[in-house]
Amino acid sequence: MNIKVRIVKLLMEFEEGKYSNLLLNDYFREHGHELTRGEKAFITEVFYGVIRNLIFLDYQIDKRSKKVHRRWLRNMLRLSMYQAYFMNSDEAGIAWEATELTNEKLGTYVGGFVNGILRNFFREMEEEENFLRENDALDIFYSYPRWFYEKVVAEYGEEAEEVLKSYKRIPSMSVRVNTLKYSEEEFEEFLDRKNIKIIKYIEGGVYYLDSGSLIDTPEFKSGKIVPQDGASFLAARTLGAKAGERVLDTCSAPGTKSMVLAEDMKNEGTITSLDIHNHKVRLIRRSAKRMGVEIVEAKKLDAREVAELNTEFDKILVDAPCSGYGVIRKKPEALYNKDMESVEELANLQYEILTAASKVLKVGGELVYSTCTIFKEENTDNAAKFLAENPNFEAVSIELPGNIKGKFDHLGGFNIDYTEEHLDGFYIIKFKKNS
Ligand SMILES: C[S@@+](CC[C@H](N)C(=O)[O-])C[C@H]1O[C@@H](n2cnc3c(N)ncnc32)[C@H](O)[C@@H]1O
Repeated sequence: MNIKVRIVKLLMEFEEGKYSNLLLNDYFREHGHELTRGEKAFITEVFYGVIRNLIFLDYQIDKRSKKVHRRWLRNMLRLSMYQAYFMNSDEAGIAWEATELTNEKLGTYVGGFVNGILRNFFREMEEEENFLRENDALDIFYSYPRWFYEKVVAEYGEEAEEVLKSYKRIPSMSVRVNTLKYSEEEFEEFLDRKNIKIIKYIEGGVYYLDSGSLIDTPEFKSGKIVPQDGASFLAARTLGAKAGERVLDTCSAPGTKSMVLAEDMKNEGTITSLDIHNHKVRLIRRSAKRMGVEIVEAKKLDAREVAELNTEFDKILVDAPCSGYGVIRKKPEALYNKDMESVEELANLQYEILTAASKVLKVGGELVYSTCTIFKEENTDNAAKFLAENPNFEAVSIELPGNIKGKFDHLGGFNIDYTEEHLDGFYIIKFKKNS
């Protein structure tokens, strides 16, 4: 099947509500053997590129015709425009192929229409950036919902455009070495053999690589490595879990951070890993099995009801459900399906989970609160409110490797922010219970 027709089909399935990352993983699992490495990379770039720049591309289509209602047609136009504008591919070739494919699918009349729209866009596209800038439409230029754009401008002022640009970057792939089964030396030898280069290394075993996904490799299948962002790794590592401790991970599916805790604990002690969804609890168990982790007890429970466990914990990780704006490089759809109201609802839920968790922490114990988002409501504001309402807690200083960019807030919480090129946007703060 033609590669662009494959991408159109994927985009249509995405529009039906499937998560972009799951969709692509499933697709490569089923059809990977029909594709070369280069074709997989092309599908990945164009599929994500279109989703990332959806608002800009749809604006360009609608500006030139109000008649594009068929989803196949719209997606063919979106990906053709994406290739020309963002990948600088040969315009004549793009128009020719899109026209031929449309002729075949929808007849020559529609094929001619596609040719006309694309040629019109190619002629005018150099002017688009200036036009949108002059018309106060940077939200369209960078493909952000208007409310989000205005909030970034209000919160970041002069830095706003850098923030908008940063989260539209193509993400780098990262994996963590599971030291329960493998070593960094062995992994680096594996990378050498495969001719894969390291772009960035995070102390503790996270590698950013210049390659596509490694989930097809025996190293992944046998649990020696796991796809994980450095920010997610650092949130778990900051808890400083030790062998023999009793640890709670309140919102843990699919279990990526629980597995880091288990390694820090050398597979000794207990980790109670909760999630509100049954099907997600199964993912935690599956991941623990693959990675040789024996101390995780995965349970379905609403973390706000954690008192039901009748247990006190030495350490607690509250990696709260959040709006996910720090990870939109990898999950670009998170941007389009939420609004300010959802941010406020999530902030309330996070606060309730944090408060419930704090009550089952031992005196002298430590708790890390983290989110993968960038707005203060879910981060500093929640932490400040928690400290104000719980004077028996204090924020304690956290140490992160020197090659991580970001800023501490006035409480001592760390924002891995837009200045960090590779790691996801994250907020991490650590509290200690004094009485
Ligand atoms: C940010 S994700 C957790 C990622 C996980 N810590 C990891 O590293 O793999 C948040 C999780 O919280 C779960 N969740 C949402 N509301 C919850 C609640 N009230 N209690 C427990 N878990 C909840 C979601 O199902 C989701 O899996």
